[in-house]
Amino acid sequence: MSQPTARKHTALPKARILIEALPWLTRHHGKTVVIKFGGNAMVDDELKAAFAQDVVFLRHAGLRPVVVHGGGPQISAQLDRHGLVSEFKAGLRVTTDEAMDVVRMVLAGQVQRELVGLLNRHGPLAVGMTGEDAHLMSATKHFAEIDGEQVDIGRVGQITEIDTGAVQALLDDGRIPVVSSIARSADDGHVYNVNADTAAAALAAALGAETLMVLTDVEGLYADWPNSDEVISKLTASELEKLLPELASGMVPKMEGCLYAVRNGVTTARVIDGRVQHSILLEIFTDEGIGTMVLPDPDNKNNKAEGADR
Ligand SMILES: Nc1ncnc2c1ncn2[C@@H]1O[C@H](COP(=O)(O)OP(=O)(O)O)[C@@H](O)[C@H]1O
Ligand SMILES: CC(=O)N[C@@H](CCC(=O)OP(=O)(O)O)C(=O)O
Repeated sequence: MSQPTARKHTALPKARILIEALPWLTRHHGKTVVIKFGGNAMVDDELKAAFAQDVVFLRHAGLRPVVVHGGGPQISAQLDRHGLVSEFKAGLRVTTDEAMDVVRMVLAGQVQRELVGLLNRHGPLAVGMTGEDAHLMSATKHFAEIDGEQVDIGRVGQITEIDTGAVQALLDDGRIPVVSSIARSADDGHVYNVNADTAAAALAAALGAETLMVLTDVEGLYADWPNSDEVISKLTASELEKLLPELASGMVPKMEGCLYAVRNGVTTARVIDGRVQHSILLEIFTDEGIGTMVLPDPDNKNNKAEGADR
């Protein structure tokens, strides 16, 4: 006779989790979420499979997820196999013509294929593309600014234009676009290596996404890195702008991207720990949230577009 009561008690926490998700499910329904999956967050097969489950969950919960992936460590490993060195200037890979072939091969032929495969274990959902496809991303050659000087870092591109047509059509068709951060220049016809954080932020803004979510290998933005591991849980665009000059390495394009996104119509940009299994679901569907959240300025004074309540 005690069986039904015991079952009731064990089922309750599960029901609570689902109920906690209800307002978030309502709020995010139909909204576009751009998720940047960093190469450093692709730690092991289990985590990658959990990432795919989360993205498919979002899609079945009525959101419109778009994945932009990185692959920095994977590119460095492949360059190494080819006897080519990896050098970074101002956080960006110095990309020779020879290295560009490797970058394209690793991002579009290896990392993107793996993610598409993992997502499609759950159904015919994911479609891979690079910025070259359907003119998704056009770029021009980018020069790094170091100590006030413009430095040539090879085939590194900055995005000049985004044509969201193909991505919107895929989303309307219920698919999950998986985008590699490579773009072609209409001027010189070359393909360029674009930092994946920058590409994700630009795409989120162009799509009018509600959320940009950046998965990386730290808990969020640390206030005083590397001296302390205190995570800044929330900050406005203006607060972030003041912090930018103090940031180092990989965090620079990430936080610049978050700033760009919230200043260009994205409601929130979040940096979360991709090493935590199901971090996407925890961030989107629970009350606590994890990581760092960047919000537009309350009065929208520096924002190009209204960011709130979209
Ligand atoms: N203030 C900061 N807070 C957190 N991480 C920081 C900070 N400044 C620099 N970093 C570094 O940035 C790294 C994340 O960037 P990156 O290595 O490019 O990751 P990803 O491959 O996910 O894009 C962290 O592992 C950390 O070493
Ligand atoms: C220009 C530039 O630096 N491009 C990056 C593109 C991949 C990337 O951004 O990957 P993560 O997000 O894993 O760092 C690179 O070549 O490493």
